[in-house]
Amino acid sequence: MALISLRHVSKVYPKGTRPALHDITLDIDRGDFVFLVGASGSGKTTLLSLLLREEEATDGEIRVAGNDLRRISNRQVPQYRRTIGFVFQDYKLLNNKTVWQNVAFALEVIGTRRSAIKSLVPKVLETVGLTGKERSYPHELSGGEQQRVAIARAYVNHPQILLADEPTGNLDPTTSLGIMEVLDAINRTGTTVVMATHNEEIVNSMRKRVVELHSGSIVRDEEHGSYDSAMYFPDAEVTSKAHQALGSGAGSTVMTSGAGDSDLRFRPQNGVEAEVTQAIAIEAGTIASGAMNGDEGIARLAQSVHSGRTGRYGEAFAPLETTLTWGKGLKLDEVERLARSGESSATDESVDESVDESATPENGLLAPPAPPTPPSIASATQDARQTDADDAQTTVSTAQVGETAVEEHAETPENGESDADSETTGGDAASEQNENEEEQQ
Ligand SMILES: Nc1ncnc2c1ncn2[C@@H]1O[C@H](COP(=O)(O)OP(=O)(O)OP(=O)(O)O)[C@@H](O)[C@H]1O
Repeated sequence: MALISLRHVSKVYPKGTRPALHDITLDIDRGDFVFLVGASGSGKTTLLSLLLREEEATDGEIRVAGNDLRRISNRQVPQYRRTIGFVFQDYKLLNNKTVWQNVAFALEVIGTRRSAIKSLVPKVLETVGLTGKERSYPHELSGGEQQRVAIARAYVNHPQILLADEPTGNLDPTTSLGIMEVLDAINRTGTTVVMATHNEEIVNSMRKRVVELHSGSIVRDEEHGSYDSAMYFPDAEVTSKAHQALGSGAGSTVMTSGAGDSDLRFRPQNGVEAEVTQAIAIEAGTIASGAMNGDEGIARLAQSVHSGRTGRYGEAFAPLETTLTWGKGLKLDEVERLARSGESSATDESVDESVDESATPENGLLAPPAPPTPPSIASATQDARQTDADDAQTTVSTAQVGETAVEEHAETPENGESDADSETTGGDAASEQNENEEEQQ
């Protein structure tokens, strides 16, 4: 049985004039990575809210990890949500807590022992590349760093499902790449990831399963799908013309070729530590054994970002020399070296060597897998460079880079702590907050 299963699910909001979701039937298996795409208002967030049991379906059946969401009482909801990590576009960190405290809090509210918290938090911070930032407050972090804290918090109890609603929506392409690297790594540990996004570059590079919504209905479900957001934006015509002017054709990207392919119960609380430790051990083992080369999506995305083809408008965010990611990904010069290798021979052994070298984890992060060496790498890079200048003229940048303000949530100034938003930790945090003193390593 699928880990997530929806059968003829509809959702009509009380004041809604039309169904936000209509007759959705969808199965998502354990370990899947699914992109939910579709225009604004197509129902992506609503679908995620139903899975998180923030909203209830008007009709139909939803089962998540064997739980029939219709039968979960309000009292059980917090416990249910603990099996799910959730990442938002705007991070939703607790502003008066440090990085360490934000992540630790997710464990405190589910009653994790302090010794376990002390052991787990550094590990998960290492996994998302935030070692050294433990004492920083959200306002002292970049947008990408804040989102990594949010991911660390969502992942620290190793949920079997991670839901992400536009997690790269406020981030520039290079930073988004890092976020995708982390999400991909988490998915490799067996966590099912469902991510709503408008970002076609990410979808097209990753070539994961794509479920497309249109006016509340699923109009496409592809195993290795792509996404052409230009189809849905009001300025699609402008974009299309820009693409034509660049000689690439609307919606085609350097790396796009994937189109057309065409009863567990609630997790026991005391299992958290063991499960996370196991997950991290698996991760570490995978890195050590050099087995992280099965998925080429991150490498494609890296290549695409570095070549300047970073979205439907082709925004290039300089400087790229600070790249690539906290995940010890490909460096710019390595990408260029790859491109040169690609020029001389698409099957040149040196390509693989250079990638392997770059993929060596230095800080416990998962390195991106070896990139493909299609003949198009060199020409693609060249094309992209050629078009940068043109892009600069045709660019209509809507991206908000970095330092997006985070929301305050239910703070309780009297004790200096803040209640976790129930959404942020996947649980009714406020009601269960321990009196643990705040700890720093
Ligand atoms: N609380 C609500 N009350 C009434 N209508 C709502 C509510 N939330 C969403 N809707 C409506 O439901 C539809 C789907 O919205 P939803 O937020 O799920 O879309 P989305 O695909 O996530 O959009 P976006 O990409 O802009 O976030 C829209 O028509 C929206 O106006």
